Amino acid sequence: MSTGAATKRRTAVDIRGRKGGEPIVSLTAYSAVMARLVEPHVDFLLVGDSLAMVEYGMDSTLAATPDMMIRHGAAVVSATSLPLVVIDLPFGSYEASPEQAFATASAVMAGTGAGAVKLEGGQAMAPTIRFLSDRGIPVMAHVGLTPQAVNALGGFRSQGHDEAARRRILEDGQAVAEAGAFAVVVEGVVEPLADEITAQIGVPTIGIGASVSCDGQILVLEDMLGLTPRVPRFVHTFGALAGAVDEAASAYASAVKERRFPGPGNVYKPRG
Ligand SMILES: Nc1nc(=O)c2c([nH]1)NC[C@@H]1CN(c3ccc(C(=O)N[C@@H](CCC(=O)O)C(=O)O)cc3)CN21
Ligand SMILES: CC(C)C(=O)C(=O)O
Ligand SMILES: [Mg+2]
Repeated sequence: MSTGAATKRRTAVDIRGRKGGEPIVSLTAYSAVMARLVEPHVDFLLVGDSLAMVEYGMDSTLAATPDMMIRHGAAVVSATSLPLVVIDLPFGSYEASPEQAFATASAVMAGTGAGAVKLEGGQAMAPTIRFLSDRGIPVMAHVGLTPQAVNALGGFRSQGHDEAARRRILEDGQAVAEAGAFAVVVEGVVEPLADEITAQIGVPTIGIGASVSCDGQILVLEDMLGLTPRVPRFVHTFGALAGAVDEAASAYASAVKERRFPGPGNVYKPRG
């Protein structure tokens, strides 16, 4: 146990306490190298199942597995000391029953050292959120555009365009908050609906393609850095790293071809 450290890692309880306060800052992270770079700037890091798309090149999140989440989650936890780390429960690993969810979530928590899990779904997942919360597992919920339901939603489409959908998604937010979720990701919904959920529930909302009134915001790190080739309209790119990577790779290729690399300082001379 650390003593006398100036800071300690944020917890789900800290995030829960930020309702209505200074906006909560969060990003995704899947690797040690990236998590280390961004940790000074965020309250929590999400090891998202979006890694299936961003890191594994798949066209949806559906093929992410608990083993993938545990390996990437352990890397992010070991590389960081400040933010809460939240791990997505992947498609098919929790929906069947509260007991299935507990088995997966407990394996993810034990295998990574993370402080919370996230799962997708509203009213249907409320009993599961209650079951995990009552057994010591902090749960972040995720409503609105839930990517694991891409086939049921007919694509990655913004949600809440008619009154019935707006009412259902508001009830989803209320149900997961009442079931004990410590925060709720609100993704890809019309702005007034995100405003209303934020006003109506007692735990922080974390927006992505939602509203500036949410209690916090999250983006996929590689999208925000300008590394991903195509990004949803709700993304703002705060960096242009794809160009920087291209320039560095091009400079390296030229140096190799022209035998300027390795230089005198990059080779080992015999000592004797
Ligand atoms: N790199 C990445 N960024 C994300 O934000 C993200 C993922 N991957 N994977 C998991 C989900 C999928 N998400 C997505 C993916 C695509 C759109 C998209 O293309 N939306 C269109 C149409 C919106 C509409 O018709 O309502 C857009 O133009 O924004 C949105 C969300 C958000 N999540
Ligand atoms: C976009 C965020 C909220 C997510 O669930 C993910 O990255 O998987
Ligand atoms: Mg996800």
